[in-house]
Amino acid sequence: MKLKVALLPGDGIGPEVIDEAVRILKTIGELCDHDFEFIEKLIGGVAIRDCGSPLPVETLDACFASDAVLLGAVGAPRYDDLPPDKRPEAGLLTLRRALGGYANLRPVVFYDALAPSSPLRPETARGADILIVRELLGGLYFSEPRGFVVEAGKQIAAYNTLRYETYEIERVAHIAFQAARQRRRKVTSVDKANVLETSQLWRETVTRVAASYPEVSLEHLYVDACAMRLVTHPQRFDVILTENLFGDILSDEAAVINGSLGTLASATIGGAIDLYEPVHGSAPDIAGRGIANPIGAIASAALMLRYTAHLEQEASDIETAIRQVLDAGYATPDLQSEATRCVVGTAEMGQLITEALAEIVDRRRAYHAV
Ligand SMILES: NC(=O)c1ccc[n+]([C@@H]2O[C@H](COP(=O)([O-])OP(=O)(O)OC[C@H]3O[C@@H](n4cnc5c(N)ncnc54)[C@H](O)[C@@H]3O)[C@@H](O)[C@H]2O)c1
Ligand SMILES: CC(C)[C@H](C(=O)O)[C@@H](O)C(=O)O
Ligand SMILES: [Mg+2]
Repeated sequence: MKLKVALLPGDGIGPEVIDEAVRILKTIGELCDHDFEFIEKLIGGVAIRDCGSPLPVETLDACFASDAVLLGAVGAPRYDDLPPDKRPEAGLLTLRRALGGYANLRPVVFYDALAPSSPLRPETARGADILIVRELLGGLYFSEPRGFVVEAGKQIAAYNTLRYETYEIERVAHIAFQAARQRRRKVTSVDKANVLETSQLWRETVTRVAASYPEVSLEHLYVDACAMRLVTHPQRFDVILTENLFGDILSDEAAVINGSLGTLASATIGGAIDLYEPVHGSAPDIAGRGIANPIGAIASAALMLRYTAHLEQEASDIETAIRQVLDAGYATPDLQSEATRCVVGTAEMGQLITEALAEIVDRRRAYHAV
């Protein structure tokens, strides 16, 4: 299998965690005889610094010349006072829109070994297995008009628009129902239909799409109630389907199930080129110290093998390797608890997962050789 991957490490801990994802991909490539080719480009604050733009043309060209994009994170405190369209984050949003992926899949899987790191009681968190399907190209993030109102040189107001076209809701809803068909066959559609017209359209449209999937049950939940139930009853959810901003917020909240945002991965599909990125940001508070958790980035690489390369065995081997290393009691500082036997840094965690992966692949080879 040949796969060309554009690497965009970005800012803060982005390069640290992407290094480990690449280490895993190279290892699985060698072990299973796949030809993975990498091309690295700038995005975010480092791209503003070196090229004057958060998404240089050269970066976008490299993405379009690749089969998939693997991104670390963007954002740095020194750019925080810039207007939205000049910030590092604008590079990521422009990239998402250009690549065209509208369905952002964010799996949240509870790891038994992490029960002590979760602020939730073990009996509440255990067994939680949720797929958040976040609409990624519409809503408040992209709708026009938007801007500041300036009078006499002073900003007196600001506004954004929340707009959804029916087709935008339909296409992401299909992805959610198709995913639910392969899982526990339940979709929870999350909106604010008691207040917002866009949510009323969302609810009507999702209900209509559901008719094509009679084997999948559909429930509607208001976003405020969903936020509460995510932490009181996470096991009740299978697929959560929601709009852009609600999905952004709910996915960070869902990270508490495992105890760290550093574990969550994402895949963005439906466009010209698929985009993979951990859910977390550039974490300026820990950047440069070699302690960031690389699991979200490594698990994003696994999703890339599953969705873009259709290498299901390799993807699930990486996921098994992550689980085994956690079960053995290793943890990065964000996951540290009384159950941790050994606290490790980013590179050590990546190395341990790589070693576990090599053993898993060898064991299966030996088994099939008998
Ligand atoms: N996809 C992205 O590129 C992305 C996502 C979210 C935030 N951001 C940007 O990142 C910057 C920082 O934002 P923030 O602090 O609100 O969110 P963040 O996700 O960077 O960090 C939130 C908290 O989680 C911790 N954390 C995050 N990832 C971790 C990891 N892998 N290992 C260990 N701990 C981890 C951080 O140390 C911090 O305490 C901002 O500029 C923001 O816009 C980018
Ligand atoms: C950095 C930011 C633009 C981004 C988003 O809001 O989509 C991030 O928070 C995420 O969750 O991927
Ligand atoms: Mg976010």
